[in-house]
Amino acid sequence: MMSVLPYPPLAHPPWTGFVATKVKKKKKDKKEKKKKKRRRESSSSSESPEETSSLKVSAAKAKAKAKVAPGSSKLKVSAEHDELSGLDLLIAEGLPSEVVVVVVVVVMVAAKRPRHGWDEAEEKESKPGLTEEELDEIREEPRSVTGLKLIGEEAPSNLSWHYVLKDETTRSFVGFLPRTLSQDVCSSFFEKALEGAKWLQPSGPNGPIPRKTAWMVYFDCTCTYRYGRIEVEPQRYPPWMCTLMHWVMPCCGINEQKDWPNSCNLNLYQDGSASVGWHADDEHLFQGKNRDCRIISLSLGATRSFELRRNWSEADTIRLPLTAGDLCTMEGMVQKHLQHRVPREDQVRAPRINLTWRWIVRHSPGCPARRSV
Ligand SMILES: O=C(O)CCC(=O)C(=O)O
Ligand SMILES: [Fe+2]
Repeated sequence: MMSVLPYPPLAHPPWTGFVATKVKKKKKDKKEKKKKKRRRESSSSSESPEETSSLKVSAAKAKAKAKVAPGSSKLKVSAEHDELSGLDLLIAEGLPSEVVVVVVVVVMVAAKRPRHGWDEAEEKESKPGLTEEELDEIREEPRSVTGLKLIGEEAPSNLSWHYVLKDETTRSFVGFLPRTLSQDVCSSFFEKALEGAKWLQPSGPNGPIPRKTAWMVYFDCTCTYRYGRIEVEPQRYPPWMCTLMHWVMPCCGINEQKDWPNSCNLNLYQDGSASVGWHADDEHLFQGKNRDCRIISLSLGATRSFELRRNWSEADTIRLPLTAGDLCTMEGMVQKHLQHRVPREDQVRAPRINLTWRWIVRHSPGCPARRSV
């Protein structure tokens, strides 16, 4: 039985022991950067029909040569990029790779106003190493034009949302609210999700994906979730999902049920050997490459690292340890300009469940919910 706690779930606790790490890779020369940018464009998880052909062209150019031996801990990809698509490629790319040099470790201990260091750094030199011309290529319209309001701005003011990425130039924002739910509530919902979702482990060309997954949708939506060569059938939001959203959505300033996200992707990472490779949630359904898009993620169970990198540089990779009860958002044009992943962490023995809520804005042809959008 779920324990009943007073609402709101938990007055936002002081920041205790949150560790944020900024990771830096060795600087690559400009040519290499451009090559990588092209490669990432080709490794987007979007597989909408109109994007597929251009992806294939740039993928063919990329000619990745990694080799994959499915099942081994050091998977190697044995196909060229143009033989791989979407998440298959990402899985291959997300494997432990070159040496990573940790440059900055920021430890936050019970501060009145959480200070982080990233957003300040972003403001100083938001696009390190880019020329004015390159900046113009990635520049997005200001928030004042698109009307984008951040979740942290719309949430109740007693909740200290913090933005680990606040990039006005590309209109890309990553928000973080730690320990939103108490441990009791987290455990209860972990069990509900574990038992209440139909977990699948679909296979791509390189074998089963390295985690289990479930795709849930609101009410009469029948959209499948397709990424790479994988397609996941929808399950209707079960009652526990609605209960969970009643707890979580008000923490995001989303108070009316009609405004709730209409879909949720769930991932079950049995232990640290499970992962998701570099990718963007840029599928046609969410239109995240064309317009402002919100994704809200809740972590339950074991702490795992969530990493984000810009499409054109690994210099400012962000690593955020996500603990049970933490909320993390990707807002604005994040799916266009950044990729994210949950890397393997072999020392982790316990399972984690992550829920990422999204808004389907382009329902598939034939989906009854299409009429109501
Ligand atoms: O597990 C996570 O934190 C991220 C999951 C994710 O990226 C996804 O479902 O698309
Ligand atoms: Fe994702």
